[in-house]
Amino acid sequence: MANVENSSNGFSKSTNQFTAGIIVIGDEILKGQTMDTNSAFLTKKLFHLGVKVKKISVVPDELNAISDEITAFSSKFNFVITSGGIGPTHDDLTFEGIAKAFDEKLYPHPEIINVCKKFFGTDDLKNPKLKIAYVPESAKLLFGYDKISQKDLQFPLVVIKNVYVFPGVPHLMEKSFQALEDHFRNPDGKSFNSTIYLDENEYSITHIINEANQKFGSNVALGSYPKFHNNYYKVCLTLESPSKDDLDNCMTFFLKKLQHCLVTDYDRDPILNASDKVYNICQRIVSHKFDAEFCEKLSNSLKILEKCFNSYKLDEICVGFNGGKDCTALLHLVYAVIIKTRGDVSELNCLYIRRGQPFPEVEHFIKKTVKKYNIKLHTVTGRIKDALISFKSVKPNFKAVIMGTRLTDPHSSHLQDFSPTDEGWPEYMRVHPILHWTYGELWSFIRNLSLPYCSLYDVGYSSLGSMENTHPNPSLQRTDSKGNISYNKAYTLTDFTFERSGRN
Ligand SMILES: Cc1cc2nc3c(=O)[nH]c(=O)nc-3n(C[C@H](O)[C@H](O)[C@H](O)COP(=O)(O)OP(=O)(O)OC[C@H]3O[C@@H](n4cnc5c(N)ncnc54)[C@H](O)[C@@H]3O)c2cc1C
Ligand SMILES: NC(=O)C1=CN([C@@H]2O[C@H](COP(=O)(O)OP(=O)(O)OC[C@H]3O[C@@H](n4cnc5c(N)ncnc54)[C@H](O)[C@@H]3O)[C@@H](O)[C@H]2O)C=CC1
Ligand SMILES: [Co+2]
Ligand SMILES: [K+]
Ligand SMILES: [Mg+2]
Repeated sequence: MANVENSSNGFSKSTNQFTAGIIVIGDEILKGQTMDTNSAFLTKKLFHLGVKVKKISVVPDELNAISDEITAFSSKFNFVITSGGIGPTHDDLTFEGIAKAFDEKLYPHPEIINVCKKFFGTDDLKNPKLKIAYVPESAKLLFGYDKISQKDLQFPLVVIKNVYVFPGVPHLMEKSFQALEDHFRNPDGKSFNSTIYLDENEYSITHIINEANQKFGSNVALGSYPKFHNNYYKVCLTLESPSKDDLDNCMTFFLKKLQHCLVTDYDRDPILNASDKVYNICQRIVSHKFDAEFCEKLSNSLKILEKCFNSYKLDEICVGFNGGKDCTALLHLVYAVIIKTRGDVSELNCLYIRRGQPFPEVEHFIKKTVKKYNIKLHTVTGRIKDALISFKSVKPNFKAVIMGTRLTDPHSSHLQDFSPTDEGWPEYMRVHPILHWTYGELWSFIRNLSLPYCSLYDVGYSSLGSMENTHPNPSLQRTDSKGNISYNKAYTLTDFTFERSGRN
């Protein structure tokens, strides 16, 4: 149970309002040399512990700056959590700052000296390492048990009044916090949360959000977060309340008023548990999204990939990835199969043949995807055949290329699940897991898994080549009453024979 001192000066009275202030200490943060990840970690953890973080501040490694902030925060919040500045070096002034704030002296704490003895093999106070043992007189120590390594933490957490002092090094701070998080848990900090995703811009629904805030705002905290460059939603609404009923009533209000732009079943993180989601997609939503015929095709695609991974070693396989819709779905299938069959994806090799003038949006999407799937991208520039010849000479280990070709692609109607390259082409086994998918099935797969895809498919492009030979698909074009032209999203195309109408 936290030793929350509910003194009269301004603390929140009711215990179920555990509040916290975070003080990040470090010149390196203010100089932009280190990105502050500690406060992001702490706020996430504290939110789930039912603690309301009211303020985060970053202060330099300076005595007065630290002590002023400690004084201000300690009188305002139940918990003050600091990170940084508790090491042995001259710029580690956190304990000095706290001592100054509480008008206390520093002294070498006997238990920390013991820890130093064990850790550094000395308890000689003249040794500069022992600086870390000097803490304010009223300091208490919390010894944590690290559930992950199942060992006691070497270093205790030092607590002075309501100030909890963590090291700056992220993995040390995180380990220490995780071992002691129960001290911060708010027993009645139960809060109920919901998130709504909307495919509408924020301005056109502001009046509805304001109306909800009028009706429910006293007990439901509403957050509205516009999102740009997302394929599925433009606004994310968060609702949070200590009362389930109030939350539900507010949700009902929104579901009614925002029916027209509600995004259902959006998955923020399709990579998480990717293989379960892919292998079970048909059990999960066959009722209204996929027919039995596609489910048959999907299970066949997975079998082709499993056969490919049984026939070749991972470092003999490359995925042809040019940022297009086909290989976006393909890559996710490959990822799901590798996770299922091997447990982890050490490094997925992808080949991108850069030809003509690629769209910047395509290359931006490729870059983003490389990071997300932990891909090793091999980029070769030039016409496809020449690029493959040079790729073969530079990386002779690759034997199979998995491609997102479909039968309706040009010169592809003769292809099989496994088709060696033609005469005169560098020798590869071409693997085509989605050969039989239709344009519509491809998009259903992408959109039902909330897979990110290249933004051009949302502004009228339905098939992507390079800039010189691709433009928006006329069959996706629409003109409004004032004659302004815009385009529907590629997935809305119903007559698939027009898939490549934007290509010349
Ligand atoms: C590895 C490989 C082997 C090939 N072997 C032959 C062959 O033996 N005989 C032949 O006539 N043609 C071959 N081609 C050319 C192929 O038939 C298509 O003309 C070419 O892939 C362009 O496809 P697309 O733009 O029409 O369709 P897309 O749908 O864009 O391509 C289908 C799939 O091919 C892969 N791919 C396409 N272009 C690229 C690229 N620039 N970089 C990386 N991957 C890409 C992707 O996996 C993509 O999903 C090969 C192409 C590749 C990439
Ligand atoms: N493990 C523990 O609980 C304890 C560790 N120590 C000692 O403290 C020393 C390091 O701790 P400090 O001096 O407090 O660290 P620090 O303030 O010197 O910061 C060390 C590094 O951590 C990173 N960092 C700091 N704040 C960050 C933030 N907000 N977000 C992301 N990265 C951040 C920066 O790279 C910074 O250079 C180590 O020598 C350690 O042995 C001392 C007592 C307890
Ligand atoms: Co330090
Ligand atoms: K430092
Ligand atoms: Mg520091």
